[in-house]
Amino acid sequence: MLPVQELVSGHVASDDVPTRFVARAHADDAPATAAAPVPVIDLGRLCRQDVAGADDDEAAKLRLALESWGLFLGVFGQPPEVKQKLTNLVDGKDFQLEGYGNDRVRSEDQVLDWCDRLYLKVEPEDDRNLALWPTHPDRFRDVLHKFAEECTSVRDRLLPEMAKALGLHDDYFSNQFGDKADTYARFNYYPPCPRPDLVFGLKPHSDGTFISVLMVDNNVGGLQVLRDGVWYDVPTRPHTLLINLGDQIEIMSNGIFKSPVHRVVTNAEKERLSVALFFSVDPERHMEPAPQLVDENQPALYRKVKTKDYIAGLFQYFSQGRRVIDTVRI
Ligand SMILES: O=C(O)CCC(=O)C(=O)O
Ligand SMILES: [Fe+2]
Repeated sequence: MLPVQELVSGHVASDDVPTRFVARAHADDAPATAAAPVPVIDLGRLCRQDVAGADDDEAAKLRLALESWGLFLGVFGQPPEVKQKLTNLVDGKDFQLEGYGNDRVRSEDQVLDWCDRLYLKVEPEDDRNLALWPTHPDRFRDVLHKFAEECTSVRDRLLPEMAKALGLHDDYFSNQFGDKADTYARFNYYPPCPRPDLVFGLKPHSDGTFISVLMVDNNVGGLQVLRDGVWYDVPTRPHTLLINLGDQIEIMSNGIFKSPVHRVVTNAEKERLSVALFFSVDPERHMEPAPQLVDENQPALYRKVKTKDYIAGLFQYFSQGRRVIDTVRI
C-alpha cells in the first residue's frame, strides 16, 4: 500500500476513492449532531494541590510541549524519500509496528483507514528504535522526548486522582504500571479525502491503553465519540490535551470507568494531524479488576489477562473492526 498522502497527490480522481477504503455505505450512518460534553480540567490547579509553587513551572513546560505542533506536522511535509527511510515495512514487505506508513494490512477484505501514521516506542527509553525517529525537521527528537516527558508527568498527576475517585489507595494505579511500562507515540496524518461519506480516517475503536493523551488539530475537527449509540463530535479547543481512557483502566476499574469507542471522520478540504501518546502498563504484568471493587454485589466483569497478550489481540481485532475487550468480558 502507498501512503495515503501519495495516493491523494497522484492517483485518485477528485471524486473517487479506491474501494478498499470504503467503510460505510453512503449515508448509512447519521452524522454526529452535537458536540460531546468533554469536561475541561485545569492541570495547573491539579498540580497546585500536590506541590505548592510547582504549577507555574509545570504550566510553562506544558505550553512549550504544545508549541511543538508545527514541528510534528513538519514530519509529514518531508519528501517521500525522507519518510520512506522511516518505513514500517522491513525489506519493503514485512510489517513492523514501529515506523511510518499504513497500519498492518492482514487481509484482502480489511477496510483501510484514510490515514498515514508514524508509530514510535518512547518508553522504556532504552527500547527506543532511534533509526525510526525522524531527524527532519531538526529538533524533532528533542521535542518528542520533551513532549513525552511532559505528558508522562500529566499521567502521573492523574493516576492518584483516578484511584481516589474509585476509593482506591492513591498509589494503586501507579503500582500497576510496573518498572517496564511502555509508551508509544502515534502521529496521525489525515489527508483531505474526496468521499467523507464513505471513508473513515480511523475506524471505530477503543484504545487498548490505560490512558491516551491526545493533542488534536485546533483547526480541523473529525474525532467523534460514541455514547449510548449516538456519535458526538469532540470539540477542538486550543491549548488543551485530550485525555482518553483506555481498556486497561476499564478492566481495572471493573467497568466503572469506560473506555469510549471513538473514530475519526475524513474532511474533503482540509488535512488533519493528531498526536497520541499511549500509556500502557508493563506488558509482562497481568491486569484484572481491582479486588477492592469486586464483591458479591459487584462481581468481576473481566477476567485476568496478561497485558502483552491483550495488546497483541488489540491489533488483530482492530483490523477486523472488533473490540478485544469483548473477549475478556465475563
Ligand atoms: O486523530 C484523532 O483525533 C484520534 C486518534 C486515535 O484515536 C488514535 O490514534 O487511537
Ligand atoms: Fe484512539
